[in-house]
Amino acid sequence: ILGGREAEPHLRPYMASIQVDGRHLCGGFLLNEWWVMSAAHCVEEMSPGATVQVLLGAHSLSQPETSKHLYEVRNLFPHPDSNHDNIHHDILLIQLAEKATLSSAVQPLPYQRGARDIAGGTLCSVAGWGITSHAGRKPDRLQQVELPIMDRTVCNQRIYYDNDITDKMICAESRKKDACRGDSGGPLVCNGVAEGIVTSGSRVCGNWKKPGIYTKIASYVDWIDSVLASAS
Ligand SMILES: O=C(O)c1[nH]c2ccc(F)cc2c1NC(=O)[C@H]1C[C@@H]1c1ccccc1
Repeated sequence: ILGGREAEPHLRPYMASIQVDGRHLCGGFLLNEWWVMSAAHCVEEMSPGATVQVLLGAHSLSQPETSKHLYEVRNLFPHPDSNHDNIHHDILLIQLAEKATLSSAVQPLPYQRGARDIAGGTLCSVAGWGITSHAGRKPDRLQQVELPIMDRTVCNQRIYYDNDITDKMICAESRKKDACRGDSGGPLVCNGVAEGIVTSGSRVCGNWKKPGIYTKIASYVDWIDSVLASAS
């Protein structure tokens, strides 16, 4: 997170740290006791022997906290049309190997199911353990920042993304305040509801000419429902 500040500990009890071999890789968020949502790119380049785990209930990545619990993963469901050449369909469902124990520090976050676009200018927030400086400083404790939504028509102008933003994506302003590497997979939260997922392509951060791009969750409701219904 660039231009943000330390979050209030455990006030975002849906936040997950997706970890590989014990190291933070990407953000994510809890949908219910069995499922976490993140970004597909985060796990596509994993070596076969790598171990993916999901840390819930955390504020600090390193310090012991009674609310923290590291969960094993039963299965990963990247969207079938996601691929590492582009950021289309950059959405991942993670099935935990055991039911998450809910608490004041571990709670699911509702996600938007209605297709209507969120209005430009709406103030939303994003949180994560991603880098907090262009030098690549990695925070130990959860950071957050408020970002206004940018209307897709504006975002598709030539000075920004020149028609690369599809109706399955959301843009947010990126002037100084922005999500960045390591925040990918985390939720864009507007009025208490997850509207988007920080996409995980290697994108410049904090440059107003390159707004943040988020996967529009409402565009994937049918796929989400089918995966959650199918898996054991
Ligand atoms: O955050 C991303 O956009 C992104 N996209 C990816 C694709 C493949 C992939 F193997 C990883 C990523 C990845 N995350 C990262 O590089 C994380 C590892 C770096 C990091 C940043 C801050 C704090 C701790 C660790």
